[in-house]
Amino acid sequence: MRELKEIRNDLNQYDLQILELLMKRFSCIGEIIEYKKAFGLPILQPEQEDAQQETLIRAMGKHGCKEELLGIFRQIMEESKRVQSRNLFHYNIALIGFMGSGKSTVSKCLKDMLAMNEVDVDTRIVEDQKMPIKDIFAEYGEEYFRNCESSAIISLKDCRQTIISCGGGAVIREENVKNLKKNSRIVLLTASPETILERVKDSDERPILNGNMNVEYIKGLMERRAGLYKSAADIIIETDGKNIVDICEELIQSLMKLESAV
Ligand SMILES: Nc1ncnc2c1ncn2[C@@H]1O[C@H](COP(=O)(O)OP(=O)(O)OP(=O)(O)O)[C@@H](O)[C@H]1O
Ligand SMILES: O=C(O)C1=C[C@@H](O)[C@@H](O)[C@H](O)C1
Ligand SMILES: [Mg+2]
Repeated sequence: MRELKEIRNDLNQYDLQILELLMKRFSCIGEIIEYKKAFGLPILQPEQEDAQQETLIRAMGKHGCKEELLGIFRQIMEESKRVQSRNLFHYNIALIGFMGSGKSTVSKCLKDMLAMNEVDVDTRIVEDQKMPIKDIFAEYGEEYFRNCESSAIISLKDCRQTIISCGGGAVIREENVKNLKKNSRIVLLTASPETILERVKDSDERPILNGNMNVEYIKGLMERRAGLYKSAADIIIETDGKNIVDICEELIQSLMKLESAV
């Protein structure tokens, strides 16, 4: 039997080799981003991830620690995505837009695709106040809710690498937009009043729409807010008839174009 010291020495050597390879792997990520940018290829290629995983599973054969090894590689992929996102975006991505434009849904998808952090401002308010938004409106009124919203946005000032999903009315107060702009690019999601109605009609969680669940009201409020949304936005993504993954990819491409134009 080998001496413990000798075996531990081997382990240390293997760790150093793994570290060296991981550092090489991370530097490939930078090269891949440059290549994708140069040839206008999509940044997110889930099919590529699946193919990589298949190759690894085949190479593992019948190894006794297959699950654990796969877990390590999943983590490597996740961290690689984080490196890629840091490379691409040195700011937060704040999503604004009318109720039902898809901010919360797109934000969660972006978080997974880019391995970034995520904060949903409405959810943060609900957690802080320990009651649903419609109860906050009913008990304390809209002004109180807007104060909670402004405080929640201020509390994000030290967030980095974060997708921020705002409430639909965040742009009403100029100070909110100013605070978001300090460390975020602002992305406006849009959809037609008909699409919005279709998406939100079965929910009673949006007090502004309760009792006003019709195209005319949505269209009117959308028009009254349109100037605020547009003037706050760095980029605009139309979402009608598009699926969430396509919206996320379009959003990433538009942000990259914006960066290369600055
Ligand atoms: N592109 C889309 N295609 C189909 N359904 C969508 C799309 N985007 C969002 N939805 C659906 O619309 C509903 C509202 O979406 P979501 O909650 O993300 O909107 P929101 O912009 O966050 O609204 P709010 O301002 O009220 O927070 C959800 O049921 C969601 O699944
Ligand atoms: O557009 C709005 O005014 C609102 C949108 C939701 O996200 C919530 O923030 C709340 O229901 C108010
Ligand atoms: Mg939302």
